[in-house]
Amino acid sequence: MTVHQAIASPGCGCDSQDMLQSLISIDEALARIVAHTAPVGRTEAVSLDRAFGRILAQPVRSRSMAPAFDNAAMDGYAIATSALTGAGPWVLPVVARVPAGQAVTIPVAGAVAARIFTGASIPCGADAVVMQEDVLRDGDVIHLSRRPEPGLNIRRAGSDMTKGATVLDKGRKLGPREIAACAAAGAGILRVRRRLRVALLVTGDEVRSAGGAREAAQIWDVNTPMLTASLASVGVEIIASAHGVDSLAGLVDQLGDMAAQADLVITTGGISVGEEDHVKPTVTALGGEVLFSGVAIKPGKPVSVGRIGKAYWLGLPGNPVSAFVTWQVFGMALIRTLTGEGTGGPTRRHVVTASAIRRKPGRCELRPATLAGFDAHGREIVSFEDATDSARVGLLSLADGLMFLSADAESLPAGALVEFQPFCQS
Ligand SMILES: Nc1nc2c(c(=O)[nH]1)N[C@H]1C(S)=C(S)[C@@H](COP(=O)(O)OP(=O)(O)OC[C@H]3O[C@@H](n4cnc5c(N)ncnc54)[C@H](O)[C@@H]3O)O[C@H]1N2
Ligand code: MOO
Repeated sequence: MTVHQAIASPGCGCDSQDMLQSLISIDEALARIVAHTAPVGRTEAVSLDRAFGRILAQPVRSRSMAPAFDNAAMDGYAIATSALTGAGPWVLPVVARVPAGQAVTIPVAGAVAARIFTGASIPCGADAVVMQEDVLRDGDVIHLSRRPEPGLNIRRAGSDMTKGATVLDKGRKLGPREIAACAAAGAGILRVRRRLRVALLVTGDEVRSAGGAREAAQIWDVNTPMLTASLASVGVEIIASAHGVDSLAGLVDQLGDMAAQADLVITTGGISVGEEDHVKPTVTALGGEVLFSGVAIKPGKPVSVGRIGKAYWLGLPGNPVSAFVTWQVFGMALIRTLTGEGTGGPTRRHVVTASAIRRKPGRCELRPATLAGFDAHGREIVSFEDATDSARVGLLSLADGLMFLSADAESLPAGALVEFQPFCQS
């Protein structure tokens, strides 16, 4: 019989029933983001070579068929199969030479062949291309011993895209594959959403630039570099980045200025309940609206979302792991909605746990986890630390994503099915 020991409470009180009752669930928080945010309306035209990472504001339609003309899929000989009478072998004079990019004028009429190269336009009259490896070339003739099927090695006009067909829907993010589709469709100029303008305010009097001079009780700033990289990877424009002071008056000025210019202001730190935590009072002082503040998760419980004037506000906790985790779940949901890329957070999938888990129930845990191969049923396995520590940044770089452990899960066996959200790096 397995005997489970009681899980000791850390005794900080932040998981008390009273505290938990004032928190909302992840699903409720994501639903509020979806219900209260809309894509930033402005759009602009960009050339295809500058479109990487942008979000389409209009569908892309093919300007012509792709391929635009029937063409050869192999280097070989274009022939007319109907001209191959009898049982063969056949001897066909080579009457033309058709490289790619050259318009063909000489038809393949009757029992003749045209030398042809991959991508070249199929001459009139030809209905198959025989690979050069399958014929014997002898001076100006070829010897063909097997009858090819009509259509062999011919890429038909329009077989990839028909003229006017929707190649990409609006809202698609343009990565290399989408850009390839645009190029094939002849879309040289694209209408995309204006880049989201984001301002970053990292608070904390103890925080100093990473690697720079610091005194006792001061720490290096992890959140600015971490979030700058995160924002760069989602293709937004960082219009301002500053170190916030730990005072209400100072923050009112800083946050007010940022909110006047940005679509989204992200703060870190100063969001908890201590009297040094001035961010929420600042939002209130600026006449802002709080959509939610406090989610029943670990780490990242104090995460908050609201509005200050026209700008959205994402308040991330100061602890770097909490900030990263809540950025991945709620920040990405905001970015997706504001850019029009989608609604709600990034997709999750199911994976199985590499080892058993014992934990304190109460808050849904978002534990960094590492993909560690597949089990006998082909399911992905994740490995993880024994607990989530919101200050242990060193472990983050080893993880591939977040494992979602439900609020009431106290013990899970090895091989338990859990939700997993891969980290968004791009
Ligand atoms: N009495 C309570 N105290 C705390 C509670 C609570 O419910 N009751 N919640 C805890 C939880 S959970 C979290 S998370 C933190 C969040 O606090 P804040 O968002 O106000 O963050 P700070 O207090 O400003 O900082 C927390 C921690 O992170 C360090 N930090 C801050 N900024 C940076 C940075 N840019 N780079 C690296 N490290 C940073 C900071 O020094 C603190 O150690 O509140 C708990 N407290
Ligand atoms: O929610 Mo806090 O992020 O537990 O440290």
